[in-house]
Amino acid sequence: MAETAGPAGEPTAAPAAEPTAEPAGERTIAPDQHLAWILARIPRLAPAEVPLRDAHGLILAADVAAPHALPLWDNSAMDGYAVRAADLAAAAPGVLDPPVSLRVVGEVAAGSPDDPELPPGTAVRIMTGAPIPSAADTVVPVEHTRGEEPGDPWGRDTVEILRAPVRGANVRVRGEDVAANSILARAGDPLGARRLAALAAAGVSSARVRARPRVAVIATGSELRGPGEPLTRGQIPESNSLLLAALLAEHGIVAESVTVSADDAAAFRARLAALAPTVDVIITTGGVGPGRHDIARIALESEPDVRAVRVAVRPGQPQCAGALRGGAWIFALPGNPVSAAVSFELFVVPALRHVQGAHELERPRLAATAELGWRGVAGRLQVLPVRIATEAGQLRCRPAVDPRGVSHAVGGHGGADGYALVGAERGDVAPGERVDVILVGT
Ligand SMILES: Nc1nc2c(c(=O)[nH]1)N[C@H]1C(S)=C(S)[C@@H](COP(=O)(O)OP(=O)(O)OC[C@H]3O[C@@H](n4cnc5c(N)ncnc54)[C@H](O)[C@@H]3O)O[C@H]1N2
Ligand code: MOO
Repeated sequence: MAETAGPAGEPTAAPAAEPTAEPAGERTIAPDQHLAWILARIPRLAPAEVPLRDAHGLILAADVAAPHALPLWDNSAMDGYAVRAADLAAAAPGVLDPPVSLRVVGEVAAGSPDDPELPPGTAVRIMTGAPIPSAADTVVPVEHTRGEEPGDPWGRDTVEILRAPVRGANVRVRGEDVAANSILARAGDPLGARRLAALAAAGVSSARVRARPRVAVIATGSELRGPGEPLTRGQIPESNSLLLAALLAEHGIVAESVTVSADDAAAFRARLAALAPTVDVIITTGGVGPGRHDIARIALESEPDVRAVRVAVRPGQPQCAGALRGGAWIFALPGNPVSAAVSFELFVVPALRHVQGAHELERPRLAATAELGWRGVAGRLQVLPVRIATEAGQLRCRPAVDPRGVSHAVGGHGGADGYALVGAERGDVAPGERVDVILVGT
């Protein structure tokens, strides 16, 4: 039998068991089915043309062709001398003994439009990034030359070439990186720093992108108190609103509003009605269980296009999702903090990417070796917060929380930098086995 582990990998006393009751009449659906249901319904946001400087983190809504080649023209990769290789052809590439003396007939710096003549037996001083004179084909770095004056590496009227480069050396050829009019990025690609720079370098100044979703967060629960507020029996510090606002920020979204409300179904309904026309997505936590005060589920019962489900995932089983009549899409996530975080990762992240038109909806799954074994969850996808380490370039993981009591373990979850995904059919994980992980700690 697999060794089971607590947060630090030590066996622990059993925590309060995870609830397993199935409320009568509610269907349990696979996580993939729940996500597919959402993705089939949640609308994509409208595209708009945006200057590149405002486009970081947005998703392209159309392919982008390079207006011009990269490099834009043949240019020098080194500070040195533009030469004709034929002038140095007496010797094979390598040390020139004796050195070849060339007359210096000009200089081009980066940004210079000059195209100096280069008669046979001459050289032009050239700086990195400057266009290669039309008559030259090779650049000799200044380190491989000698000027007239000791102490000055640069020749004034003549230069001695000490080493012969191969023809074409140190020339960055027009179009060798990107051909003019070729597709540089595709609809659905995210505009990260590298892609933005590529577009800018190729002469693109604006891009057609999908808008960032406007998102509101509501944490519900009469037991919740704000930061620093005194706590009486039964009350706890509220943490889900900070969690969700920060998770959104990790995905480039600044929440439009973040509020905490008591368990009051009428007030919750009124808050949704006020928000729905002003935002694209509302994320709530708490009140989705079968409890008498589970006001999110109760308030959403009157919404025809919102459905309450139990997802075959642990943690994160009870959820509501759908389109509100007032306009916005709602994700009503469970109140347990780890359940909320896992639900955000499994369902909200792909949905937020989808509405922005991304083609990659989920984070990549990487294989890691389980340092310790742990119990699986029969018939459900187990999403276990783990600590990730690398050893000899290989990923290793160990539980960050006690696998027997994950959904409320907000403390151990704080030290997790990944989620291990153990399929519903797999069962227990033995020490040394490979499991899929997604990296979430940024
Ligand atoms: N009889 C049953 N009880 C429960 C079931 C069930 O199937 N039958 N399911 C359990 C599971 S699984 C989950 S998950 C939770 C879902 O609960 P709710 O969404 O109704 O969440 P709450 O009851 O409001 O809160 C649960 C837990 O989390 C704490 N919490 C809530 N919000 C916050 C917040 N913003 N910051 C910090 N902590 C928060 C809250 O105090 C509770 O301890 O239901 C189980 N019960
Ligand atoms: O398992 Mo709940 O579904 O504790 O999050």
